[in-house]
Amino acid sequence: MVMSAIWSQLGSIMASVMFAYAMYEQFFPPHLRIYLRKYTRKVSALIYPYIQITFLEFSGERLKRNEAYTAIKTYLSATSSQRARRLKAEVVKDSQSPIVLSMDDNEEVTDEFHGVKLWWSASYTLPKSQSISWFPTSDEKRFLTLTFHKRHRDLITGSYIQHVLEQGKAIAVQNRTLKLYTNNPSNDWYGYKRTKWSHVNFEHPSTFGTLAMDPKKKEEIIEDLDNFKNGKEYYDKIGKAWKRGYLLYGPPGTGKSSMITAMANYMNYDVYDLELTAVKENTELRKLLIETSSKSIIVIEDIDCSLDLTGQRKKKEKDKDEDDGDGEKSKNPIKKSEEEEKKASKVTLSGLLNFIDGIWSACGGERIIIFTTNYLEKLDPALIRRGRMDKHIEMSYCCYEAFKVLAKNYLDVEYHDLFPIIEERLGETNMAPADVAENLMPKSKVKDPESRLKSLVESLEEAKKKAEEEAKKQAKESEEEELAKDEEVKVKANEKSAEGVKENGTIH
Ligand SMILES: Nc1ncnc2c1ncn2[C@@H]1O[C@H](COP(=O)(O)OP(=O)(O)OP(=O)(O)O)[C@@H](O)[C@H]1O
Ligand SMILES: [Mg+2]
Repeated sequence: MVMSAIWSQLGSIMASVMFAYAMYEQFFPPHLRIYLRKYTRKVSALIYPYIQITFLEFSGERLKRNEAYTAIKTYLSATSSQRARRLKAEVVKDSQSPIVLSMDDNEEVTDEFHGVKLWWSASYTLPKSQSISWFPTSDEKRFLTLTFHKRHRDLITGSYIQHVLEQGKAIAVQNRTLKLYTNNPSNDWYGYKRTKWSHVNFEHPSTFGTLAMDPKKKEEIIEDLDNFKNGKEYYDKIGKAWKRGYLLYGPPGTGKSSMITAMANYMNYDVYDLELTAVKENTELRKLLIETSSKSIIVIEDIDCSLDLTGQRKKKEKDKDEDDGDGEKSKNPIKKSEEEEKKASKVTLSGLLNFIDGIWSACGGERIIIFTTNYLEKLDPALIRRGRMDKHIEMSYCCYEAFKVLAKNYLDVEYHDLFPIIEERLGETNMAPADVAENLMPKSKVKDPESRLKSLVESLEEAKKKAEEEAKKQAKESEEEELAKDEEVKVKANEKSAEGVKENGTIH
């Protein structure tokens, strides 16, 4: 009886409230509403001790996505959102996981910071009037609201928000997929769809774990990378731009490109594969550099083939010689091969040096520059001096330690009776890890590990035989050359003595 009376009373109260609200919405003058709202807020602030901060999804004039909103959302997705009852699943571009879960609209989660409890909620508002816009936008205005007690104001506005933003950005970096960029020819830089770099997702499985090389050397490289990653303060202290250059050199198939991908995966950096031959001038090189992001690896593969950098120096010397010989030429700077030069890339050694450690290279920071080459001796010393290419890494032929890594990766074998023979053979001949790996790959006929190891031993023996034959051939050739030279000397000596006899004869 009592219960039904309460319900009926509650019902009539609700009806009156709704009636009052409807009256207010319909008849209360809008300009007075502002005042009413202002005063109700003031009154409620006296009894309601909580502060709210709102983070809008879009801010600014051009509907730019608010970075803080994105960072907070990422932070909440990774931390407290999982505790929400209603979650929203989204496919986020450039993220590693197929879907990202975040809290649904009108849902609230709690977070704690230094023992202080706070609340995050996600909501949206719909605009009352529709407007026509050139920019197609979603009508909903989403925002996140942070609520906390007013006595923690300094802590929250000071350090908590900073903490959330930093964490959110760090998590986003962790979760993103890496990208592999390549430079477009400068003709594509302007007009519709202009871009200097094109990219694809970088999904290469090579890591330091799969890289076959001397473990000590590998450890040293990893340590060097770690020091670089955590070295911002150190670089600031010594007044050096936060970048590091690596020169990878060694014969073909020794893992230089694999090392680059391992580094990118380890550091979680994007890769910019710079094709120097598509760059026409030094200024273009600079523009490309400015457009690279931080936390990236800029790679120039086969630097000795990319440009005739050493040649340009030689050519200059040649020009100088010509100038010395012919005074008129020095007055006339127009050279015969001007047409040819126009077509070719005009990137010079000094342009490249500037690219690596000029003033522009400092902008952005946290960059690694890698050059690879098969022929170290072909490069200009200025290009590879320490400070530009800080660390020179030699990728050499397959040693026993490197073979063990390959055997583990390719065959899942830690030890086999054939290992000592392979160790011996590897010591006797030079075989690139790429060739060793090829022998360990499963083939249609040879499937079990033992046969694959046997095929490797055979290949090693064959390579040894070939090398020996080659050495013999070369020795024979050089012997013949020596003999030919001796013969020439003898003939000349005979000719001279014959001439001497003739001269003596005429005097007599
Ligand atoms: N050290 C290594 N560890 C693991 N795999 C390797 C190694 N070296 C080569 N390989 C294998 O051989 C293939 C070719 O190697 P990679 O392209 O890295 O050689 P490279 O030194 O860059 O050769 P190049 O000088 O011709 O560019 C790789 O795909 C990889 O499978
Ligand atoms: Mg390579």
